[in-house]
Amino acid sequence: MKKAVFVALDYDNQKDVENLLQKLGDPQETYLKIGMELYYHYGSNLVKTLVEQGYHIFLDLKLHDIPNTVYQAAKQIGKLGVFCTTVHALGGSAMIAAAKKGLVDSTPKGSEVPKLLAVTELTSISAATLANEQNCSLSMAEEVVSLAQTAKNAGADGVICSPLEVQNLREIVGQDFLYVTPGIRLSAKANDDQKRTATPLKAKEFGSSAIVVGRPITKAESPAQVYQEIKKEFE
Ligand SMILES: O=C(O)c1cc(=O)[nH]c(=O)n1[C@@H]1O[C@H](COP(=O)(O)O)[C@@H](O)[C@H]1O
Repeated sequence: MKKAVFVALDYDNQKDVENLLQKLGDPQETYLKIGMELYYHYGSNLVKTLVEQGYHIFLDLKLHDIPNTVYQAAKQIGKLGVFCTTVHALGGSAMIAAAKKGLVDSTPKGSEVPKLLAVTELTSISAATLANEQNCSLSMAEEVVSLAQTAKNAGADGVICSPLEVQNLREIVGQDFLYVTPGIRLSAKANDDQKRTATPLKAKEFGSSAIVVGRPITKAESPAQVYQEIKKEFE
């Protein structure tokens, strides 16, 4: 997988999406993430439109349900031509395997099966929240490794984690797995709701396979300029 910068299109309307895309350049070279906000409004039509325009689409719906429900949902996603999609690793190995099977079963012959990424611990979760609210006795690093191992054994192609965990994951879970990292911030002053963050350069040094960037680009005064700077720093 190319060391891509996925722009998280966390907008509530298509006009804002179109305005941004006009500034980002060649669709074939552009990686976009569509999450719940846009998907719940525009559904799969917007996904299909952007795929047809040549964009690489990361459809982030974070499936988390019983295996049969996730299998059926993944079968719908497999038809869309997206580049990758997500489930929550906490759903367990049977659910992750069901998602993978759904994607494989529904992807048209000759097309590439979307990569399945399992979300480990959200980058908005701190070590204190992991301990106090999830009552997890493992450290953040150990918990993320454990979820990543489950995901890999169940057939996922990679995980979503914070850049801070990637070095350790590469050593323990392996190099032959994708480590896609949100929680990217250009300065520690603007963390918003993110708790485990790093700059694009640090993410690159830690070994992230790809990064996901939303507000640092979408809320910038010159989104296209910030996007190009992040790309240069990471790729
Ligand atoms: O699955 C994700 O993409 C995701 C997982 C995670 O642990 N943390 C996380 O921030 N994300 C997504 O990555 C994007 C980050 O957005 P910003 O914080 O605005 O850069 C959002 O669309 C989140 O939904």
